[in-house]
Amino acid sequence: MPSFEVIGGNKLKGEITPQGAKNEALQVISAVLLTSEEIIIHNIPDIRDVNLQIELLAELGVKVNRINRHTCSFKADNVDLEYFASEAFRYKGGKLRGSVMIAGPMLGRFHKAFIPKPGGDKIGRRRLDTHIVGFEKLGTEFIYHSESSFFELKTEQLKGTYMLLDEPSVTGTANIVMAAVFAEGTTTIYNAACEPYIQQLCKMLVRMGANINGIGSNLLTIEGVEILHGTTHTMLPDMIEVGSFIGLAAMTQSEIRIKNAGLKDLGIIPEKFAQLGIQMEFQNDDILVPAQDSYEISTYLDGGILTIYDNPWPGFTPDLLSIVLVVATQAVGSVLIHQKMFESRLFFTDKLIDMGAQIILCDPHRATVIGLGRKHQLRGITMTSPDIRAGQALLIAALSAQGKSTIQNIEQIDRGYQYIEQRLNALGADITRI
Ligand SMILES: CC(=O)N[C@H]1[C@@H](OP(=O)(O)OP(=O)(O)OC[C@H]2O[C@@H](n3ccc(=O)[nH]c3=O)[C@H](O)[C@@H]2O)O[C@H](CO)[C@@H](O)[C@@H]1O
Ligand SMILES: C=C(OP(=O)(O)O)C(=O)O
Repeated sequence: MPSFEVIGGNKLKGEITPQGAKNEALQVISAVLLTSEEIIIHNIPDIRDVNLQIELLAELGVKVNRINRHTCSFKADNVDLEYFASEAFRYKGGKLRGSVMIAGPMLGRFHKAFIPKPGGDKIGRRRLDTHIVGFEKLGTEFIYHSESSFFELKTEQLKGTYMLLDEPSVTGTANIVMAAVFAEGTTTIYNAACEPYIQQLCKMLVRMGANINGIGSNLLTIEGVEILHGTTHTMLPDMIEVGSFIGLAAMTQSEIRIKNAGLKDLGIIPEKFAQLGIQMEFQNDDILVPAQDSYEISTYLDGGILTIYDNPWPGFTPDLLSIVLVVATQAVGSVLIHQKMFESRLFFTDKLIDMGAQIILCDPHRATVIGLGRKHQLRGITMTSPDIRAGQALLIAALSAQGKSTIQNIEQIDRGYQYIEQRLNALGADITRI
């Protein structure tokens, strides 16, 4: 398994452009199954999870034409339903989270679907109840094959209904929306997730001929249609990469310009990094993070210690908490990081502690970081990347550390960050893939 060898301590400088959004890609690429006409998608990130999702579609019989590394055309005019039920699909689909979102469009268009036990980050329990209950409400029956962890779903005809989701699941909302576009009558989804990923999916579906109201809110109303058509779609910049680069710049005292950052879709993300004391200039659609010797974490108005926690959109995304945590280790001041959604995402802090960071892991959901204020540098060590975002956070820690670090299991990082060592080395980093 490949590793990164990182020589830390370099100041970086230059421009970096975020890739297309991973979690949007997994949704909109699944949506190509909703029509037999051609769909062209631009700004596709060249990363493991997305490439795997595209491979899955190709194996399902979708004609995939890679126009270039970041643009693909898809034509789902001859879908192989046999493959969908196969062991091969179960095995490959089980390697990523995104594969669950093949079910919604398949149920909508072909009235049957299979969901393998999905892969993705091992960051705690990740249930599929919201997806399955939503499908049931639309008139789907399901069998759970416990020996193979395979869900089998089928319906005579999906029927629109009102549903209140038990939680605003991101992939759950995407899945239910993609099924409901073909349901008879009106589907109302309350407590829907409303991340930019979902907004982008819904806008694409509308361009394909779907009838969806309430886009951007937690109340979506969908009038079923009989057919959808081809379209062209361009993915947003990956907001998680944007946040990671803001953190990287601060942690390595570097001046970095994040080009075409998609400012209007970043929500509260810049504000959270500003609370850590990181300066940012917003120039057109770029974020310029100037080189800063130090940054100071703000307190609440009454002087209380700041807490940064995750929440469904427009709250702060859980996918950036690991980055925020690592950046806080060199800030002046203290912060409580509260990861509410996932229970195993903070365990990587033991590696930061080994590097010299001052962190108290209070319980699986909360860690208090006492910033070192650059009184001493972190030191390079050998570590393993447990998940995609912890992996990137450890990479940032290693780039700021004194000496050499080795990060093992970088396949996790490759799941979500495109050509990361080349792009960071172009800014002056010293990262070797070994
Ligand atoms: C492929 C993809 O798009 N993955 C993202 C998607 O995963 P995914 O769609 O799998 O995540 P969900 O939105 O379903 O939920 C994530 C976790 O948070 C919990 N939960 C969710 C909502 C809530 O109000 N309270 C709560 O506790 C759920 O029980 C679950 O354990 O959304 C997650 C939450 O933003 C992100 O971390 C993942 O990167
Ligand atoms: C948790 C993540 O991904 P996935 O849901 O694909 O595991 C993530 O992107 O941070």
